[in-house]
Amino acid sequence: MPIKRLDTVVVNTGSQNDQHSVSVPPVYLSTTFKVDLNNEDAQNYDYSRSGNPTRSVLQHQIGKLYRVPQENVLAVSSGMTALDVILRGLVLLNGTDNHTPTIIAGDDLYGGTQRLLNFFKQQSHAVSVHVDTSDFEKFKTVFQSLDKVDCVLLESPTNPLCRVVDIPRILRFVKCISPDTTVVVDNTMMSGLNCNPLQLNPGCDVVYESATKYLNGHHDLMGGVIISKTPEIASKLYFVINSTGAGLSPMDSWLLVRGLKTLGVRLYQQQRNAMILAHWLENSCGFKPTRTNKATKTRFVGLRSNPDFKLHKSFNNGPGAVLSFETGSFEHSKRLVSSKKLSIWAVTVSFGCVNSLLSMPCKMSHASIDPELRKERDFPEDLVRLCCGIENIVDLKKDLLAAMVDADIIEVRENGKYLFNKLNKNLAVNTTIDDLHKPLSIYEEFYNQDLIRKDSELNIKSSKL
Ligand SMILES: Cc1ncc(COP(=O)(O)O)c(C=O)c1O
Ligand SMILES: N[C@@H](CCSC[C@H](N)C(=O)O)C(=O)O
Repeated sequence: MPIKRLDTVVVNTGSQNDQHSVSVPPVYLSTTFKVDLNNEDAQNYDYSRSGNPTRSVLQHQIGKLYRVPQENVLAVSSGMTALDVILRGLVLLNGTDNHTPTIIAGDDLYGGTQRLLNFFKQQSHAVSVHVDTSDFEKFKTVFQSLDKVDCVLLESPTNPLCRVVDIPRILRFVKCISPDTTVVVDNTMMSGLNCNPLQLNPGCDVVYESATKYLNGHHDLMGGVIISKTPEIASKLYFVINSTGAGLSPMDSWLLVRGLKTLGVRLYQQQRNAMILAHWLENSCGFKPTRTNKATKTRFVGLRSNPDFKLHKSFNNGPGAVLSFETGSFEHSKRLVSSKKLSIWAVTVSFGCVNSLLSMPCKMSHASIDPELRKERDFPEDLVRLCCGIENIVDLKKDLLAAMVDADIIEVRENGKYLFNKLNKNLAVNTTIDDLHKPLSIYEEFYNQDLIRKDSELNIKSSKL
């Protein structure tokens, strides 16, 4: 049978072996399952903390997305729970009297990830060393300076600065000199549709995603998925989940199976919107460095002007839908995000939703990072993050433009012919409000790639639901 594309397999939930031949898998809310002591081997479930049929359907679907058997997939109650389970199950146990578990992680991290790593550090369970993982030479130097590295935690593009980490190169380096180091990838910014770090050569050991974002896409559940390279790794993680009760609830599992079905179309439209917006912000709104003002910038991996455009494209199938830009002024960014003219862009944290979201990371998603640490890391406090949804791009642009005018950042001249960036003293022709073709042709290039890579090298076992 020909291998099906990823956006097809997530739609199809297969035959449910159900007495009524249902088209949609049911929700099994039961916490207990009757036990037959004469036939214990046939018993798949006894208690929902340990396993639940609806959670199994979800794990099967995620297995198809990452091209691994269902046994390698675990669904948990949030993205942060996923990281917690991974660190407890694979890293913290390595501590001895003579060794403190050591993690290398990036220096542009989601605030909650930083907070969890700090927590483990305070508990003396593990130390985290932070380095700009998008700079391979810096990463290599730090790695080689440490006695033993238990875990490398990678994320690309980074949230919210959109820096590209050369995951394939780091994997080649780490697995060559230290095969026992566990390499974990937080794939939330890309989702399994855009990137599969398990299939790189060599692949990583574990991938996790906050399913709260793209996988579900509707901001009506919290969830996390953990996908392991081998069933042995998965079984260590399962032990933690069963011991602590971190597994995803049946109702949320069911909602996530449903949300996942539209991942392909949602992501396609969200990325298209992000591509167009990023070009418009850079070229028509003047959010790019000028000779006199270097403080403004549009950050997006789908921009050709991004020096890592090619690198990102070399191991991802799309640019994602998160972009950020610096206005050059904290006060003006705050005015923009507080503008009452915003009627489509919702000022909320998170991303990956069908609705478009606008935020100021230093005040919102990344507020849990100590301001001193943000300063040390040159975190731009004026950064505005845009997480594109599926709305019509013309409406999205108009809504944002109204707020930028209200915030005194942009002045519309000659009846919309020119947009003048007042902070950057940059006058640009407003060419792209209706002209969608240029960015789209670049966007299509991403999608000319085959979404399925190296499938022939994988041993995809058929797994039971
Ligand atoms: C990149 C990234 N990883 C992990 C998480 C944590 O996921 P959750 O909120 O589902 O716990 C988030 C955001 O919350 C995130 O942005
Ligand atoms: N108050 C929350 C903030 C969640 S941020 C969610 C998401 N990862 C994002 O980047 O927007 C917290 O304390 O974690």
